[in-house]
Amino acid sequence: MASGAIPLIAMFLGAGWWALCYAVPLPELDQAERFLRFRLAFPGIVLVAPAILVFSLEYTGRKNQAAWRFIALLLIKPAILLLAVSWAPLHDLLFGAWRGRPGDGYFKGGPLFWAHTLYDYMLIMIGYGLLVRHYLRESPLYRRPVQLLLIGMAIPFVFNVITVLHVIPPGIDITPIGFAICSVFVATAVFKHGLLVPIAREKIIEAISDGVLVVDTSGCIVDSNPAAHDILKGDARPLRGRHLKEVLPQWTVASGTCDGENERTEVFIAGSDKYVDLRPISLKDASGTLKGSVLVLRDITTEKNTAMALEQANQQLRAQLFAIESMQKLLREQAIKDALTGLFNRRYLEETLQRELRQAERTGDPLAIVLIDIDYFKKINDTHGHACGDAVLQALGAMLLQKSRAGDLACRYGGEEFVIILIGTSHQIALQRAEQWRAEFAALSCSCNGTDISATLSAGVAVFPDHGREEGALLKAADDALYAAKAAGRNNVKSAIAENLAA
Ligand SMILES: Nc1nc2c(ncn2[C@@H]2O[C@H](COP(=O)(O)OP(=O)(O)OP(=O)(O)O)[C@@H](O)[C@H]2O)c(=O)[nH]1
Repeated sequence: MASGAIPLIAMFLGAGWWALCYAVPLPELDQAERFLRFRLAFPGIVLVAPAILVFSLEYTGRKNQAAWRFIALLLIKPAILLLAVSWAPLHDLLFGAWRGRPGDGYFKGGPLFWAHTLYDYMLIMIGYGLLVRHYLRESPLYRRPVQLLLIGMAIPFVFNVITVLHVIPPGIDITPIGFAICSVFVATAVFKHGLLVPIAREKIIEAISDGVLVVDTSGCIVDSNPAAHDILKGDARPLRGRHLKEVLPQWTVASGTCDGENERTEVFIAGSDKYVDLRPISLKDASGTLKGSVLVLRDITTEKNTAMALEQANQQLRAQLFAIESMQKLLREQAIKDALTGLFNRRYLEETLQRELRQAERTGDPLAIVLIDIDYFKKINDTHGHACGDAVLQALGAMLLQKSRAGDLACRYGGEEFVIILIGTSHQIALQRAEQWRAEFAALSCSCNGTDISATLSAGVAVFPDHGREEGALLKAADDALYAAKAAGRNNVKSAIAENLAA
C-alpha cells in the first residue's frame, strides 16, 4: 500500500463514524439519547487527529518517524478518552455540566474534554505544518495535490473550532460536514492529480544515481535530487533557486528553449572533476505549453576516463606504428639506394632491368639504357681530394635525378659509373637525352673547398632488342659504346648501333 494511504483511510473512517453518530436529527432526541450519541461518536473523534499526523508524516517522506511505537504512543490519549467515555465516574471530567433545558441543551465540556481538544489541535497543527513545509519545498509541478490537501484538511478543522467555541448555536456539531467537503478535495487530489504518485516518483528520484534538476522556463532551478548535489558538489550551496547558467555555465543551451527530444551533451564539471552526460527533457502541460525542463545528469567519468586511456594508448600505438613504418621505409630505401648520390644502387638496377626487359618483351615497347662514366675522375680525386671527388659524383647524381622523367630509373652502377634505364624510350630519343646530359654536365661547375671543379662525362647508349635481349648483353653493348666514346676523346656520346655501323 502506498505511503499515507492507511492513515488517510483511518482518518475518513473516524470522520465517517463521527458523521454517522450525528446523522439522526437532534431535536427528536431526548437528553439521554443525545448523550449516548455523543459518547458513541468519540471512537471516531479520537481517531481523526492521530490519523492526520501519521498521514502527514508518511506523505512528507517521514515514514520511519511514523513507526508502530510512535503510533502506539499516539493511541494512548484516545484510549484514556474512550475509558472516560465508557466509565460513568469520569463523565463529569470529560463532558462537564449540562446546560439548557433537559430536552434541549448541551454539555459544557469538562477539563478532560478541553485537554483532549487542545491536544488534538496540536497534533493537527503539527501535521498541517509538515504539509505546508512540504508544499513550499515541493517542485511547482507537484504542488497542486498538496494544495488540495491543505485546503481540504483546513475545512473540518475550522468547522470544529467554530463548533467548539459555540460560534454557532451550541449543540450543533458541523465538523462532519467539514469532513464531507474535505473528502471532495482529497478525492480530487487522489484521482485527478495522483496524490501518491508524486511521492513514489520522488522516492525514485531521491534514490537514483543520476542527477535530476527541474528547471522552470526562465532557467531557474526549482528542484534537484541528492545525486545532482553529489555530481555538482564542487559548489556546496543549495541548488534550488539558483540559475542554471550559474550552476552549469558549460551547458550553453538556454534551458527554457529546450524542447522535444533534445540533444545530449557531454560537459565537464570542474568542481567535482566529473564528466557528465547531460540530457534535457522538456516538460509540457496538457495543452502543450512548455513549463520547464528536467535535466538528467549521468556521471560518465569512469567510461570517459577508460575511453581517454584507450585513446591515449591508441595514439601511442599509432606513433609507434608510424615510427616502425618510417624505419621500414628507410631500411627499404637503404637497401635499394646509393647512400652518396641518392640514386638506386646496382642491386636494384639488376633486379629492375631484368624485370623491365621481360615487360618490354611482352609489350614490344622499346627500352634503352645509357651507361655514363665521368672522364678523368682519378685526376679529380688526385688533384682536389677524395671528398671533392664525392662532391662531383653527388653533383652528377643530382643532375640526373633532376632531369629524370616518368619511366626513367637512374642508378649508380659503381665507382664513377652510372646507368639510366629509359623505359619505353626509343633509340633516337635515348641518344638525344644522353647528349643533353653530357652537355649539361660539361657546363656544370661544382664548388669544393673554395675551388670550382668542372668535369665531363662519356656515355654509351644501347637499346632492347637491337643490341641485346638479355641484361648482360645489353650492358655489354652499352659498355662497348662507352669505350668507344672514351676512345673518341671523351666528353662524348656513342650508340651501340652507331658503333656497330662504324665497325
Ligand atoms: N671520390 C671517389 N672516388 C671514387 C669512388 N669510387 C671510385 N673512385 C675512384 O674513381 C677512379 C676511377 O679511375 P679510373 O677507372 O682510372 O678512370 P678515370 O680516371 O675516370 O679515367 P677514364 O674513365 O678513363 O676517363 C679511381 O681513382 C677510384 O678510386 C668514390 O666513391 N668516390
